[in-house]
Amino acid sequence: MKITPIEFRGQPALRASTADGSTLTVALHGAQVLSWTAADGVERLYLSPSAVFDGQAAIRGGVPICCPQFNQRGMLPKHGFMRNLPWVHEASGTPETLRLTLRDSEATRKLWPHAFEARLEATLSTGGLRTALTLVNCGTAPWTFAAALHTYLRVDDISGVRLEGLQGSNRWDSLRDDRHVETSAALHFDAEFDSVYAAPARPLRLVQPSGTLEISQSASCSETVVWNPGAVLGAKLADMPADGFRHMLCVEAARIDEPVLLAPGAQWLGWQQLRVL
Ligand SMILES: O=P(O)(O)OC[C@H]1O[C@@H](O)[C@H](O)[C@@H](O)[C@@H]1O
Repeated sequence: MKITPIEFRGQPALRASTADGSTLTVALHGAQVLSWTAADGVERLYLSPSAVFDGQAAIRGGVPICCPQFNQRGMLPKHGFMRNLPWVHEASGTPETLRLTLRDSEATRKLWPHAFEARLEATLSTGGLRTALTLVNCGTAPWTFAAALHTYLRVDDISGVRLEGLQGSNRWDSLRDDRHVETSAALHFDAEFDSVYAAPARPLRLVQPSGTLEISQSASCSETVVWNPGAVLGAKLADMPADGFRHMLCVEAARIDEPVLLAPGAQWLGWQQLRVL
């Protein structure tokens, strides 16, 4: 993997490419993967053209890291603080892997009084991207956290998308605050959709006329979140064009319902793997 520091919309980022022609762009801000293309050159992540790149706000698109809190389930800023801070590029020791780290600082301890190291490793393989988040407890007392790899997948048109593989999973529909078992073999999206599923053991498939993407995640990520804002909420999101919802679907590898309890010196790993079929 060849890694080059670049400026992306005025912010520091890294551009990586491999011999087979795959490419990856990652912002230091939030260690956020912004772009991924396999050898076919097709962009498979959605990045909002009106995303804010000011080195502070969360970037709308790519793979935001939500940690140590998911959504508004706690006292921290929405989705935690890791997506709002600059991470540091470090050598990964593995040829096809890009690694960024974030350690506790005065700023993080003000919000969350724990000593930690977070590592994001993005690994390219033929037709594949794996994003892996590791959390290490560097302190002397245990603490708990939640996490999500909040991937924005690029879709041609949301009305033509099927997400397969969630039938039979327990679902919490957050819009209706309703819990039930998913009965549909394939999800379709024609309005706002925001649900947390118990992650199935087998990979999901995002099926579109232009092709299929397989999405899998580590068993340590016990939930899969599926989100599309739809036209109404989409129009209210200042950092996304009015028709942006048509071109994205978030499928997130998450650990939400039972936070991880991490002992001093212990570490946790959660990952999501995308594979072009
Ligand atoms: O706008 P944000 O903070 O990036 O959050 C986006 C969405 O993230 C999803 O994971 C949540 O399920 C949604 O409820 C939320 O709206």
